[in-house]
Amino acid sequence: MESQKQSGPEPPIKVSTINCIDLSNPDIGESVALLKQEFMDEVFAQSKKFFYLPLNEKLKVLRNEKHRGYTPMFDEVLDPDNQVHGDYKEGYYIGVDVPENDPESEKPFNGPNVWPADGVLPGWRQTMEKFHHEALKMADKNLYFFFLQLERWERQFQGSIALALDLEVDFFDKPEVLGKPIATLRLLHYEDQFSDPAKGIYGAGAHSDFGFITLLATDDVMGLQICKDKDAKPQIWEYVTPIKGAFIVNLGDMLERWSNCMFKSTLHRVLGNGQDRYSIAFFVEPNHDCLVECLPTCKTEKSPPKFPQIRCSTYLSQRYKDTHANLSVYDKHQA
Ligand SMILES: O=C(O)CCC(=O)C(=O)O
Ligand SMILES: [Fe+2]
Repeated sequence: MESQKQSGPEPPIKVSTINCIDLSNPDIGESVALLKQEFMDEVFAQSKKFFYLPLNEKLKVLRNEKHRGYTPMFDEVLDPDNQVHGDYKEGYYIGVDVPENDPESEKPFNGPNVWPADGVLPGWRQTMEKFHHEALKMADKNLYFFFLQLERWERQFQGSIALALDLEVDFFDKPEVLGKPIATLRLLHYEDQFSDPAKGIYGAGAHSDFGFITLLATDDVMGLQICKDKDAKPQIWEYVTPIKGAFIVNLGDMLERWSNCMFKSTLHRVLGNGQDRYSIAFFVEPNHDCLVECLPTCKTEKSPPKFPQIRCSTYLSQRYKDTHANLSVYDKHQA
């Protein structure tokens, strides 16, 4: 154990609080009232109960092809070039619940959720369903607020902030854009390991999230780092101060593509510091069929579109495939 400590990460040099939505801020409005600290405490407590279950119980609800259920340690490898095993984290995916007999369930990210068997974790499903519901409402009603709140966006936009607001009001609210979003809740547990970047060991490898925005709640264990300038060499990583009851907002790659890099996606990673750590990510992505391409107001003759048009669900499916283990790896558990 002692030798592990010596190979642990350097102490944090710089600490950042950017991109935080503090739920105690009254300006946020009523729509987040249900995501109060007490409720978040309950979600974290229920999440812990799941991860405390014996592995064989968790494997009964193993992730399926619709991205629902349990993801064991190393199931995800977010930065394959720099990681030896994969992310030292386990997780649980919960999405928009669409019954199998609904034609909408044919879409790749729609389907029924999977739940631990009745009696295993009383109240668990209800808590998670409520969280998914409220987080989606919060994302929806507060998107405008997020746009205003993000200090670093303002800096990136400088003189063209009015342009950004016009885009938000007119564009992202459309039913064909975020009318039926792919909204995925992911519970995460990092084991009490020390990360060691020099050896390719990370809680979560460096990445930016795939979609539009992510709302991220964490416990009070330090671990999340962001890199404010992902093009800088060498990259400089800052710890994000964990604030209980606040949501960190990460900008995703689809937003970067839409805005032709005016909004850069947030590069981030997690380093283990020897303590168990729990976090909850809520990924908000546009509708399955939404076409993500450079917004008319984000291109000029001098700055033409940097990315080709993509379909949201096709792009997301590919990103999941690139970062998650092939499900056949787990066949023996399900036999
Ligand atoms: O656990 C965290 O704080 C970050 C999780 C994360 O980046 C992700 O799941 O995409
Ligand atoms: Fe992430």
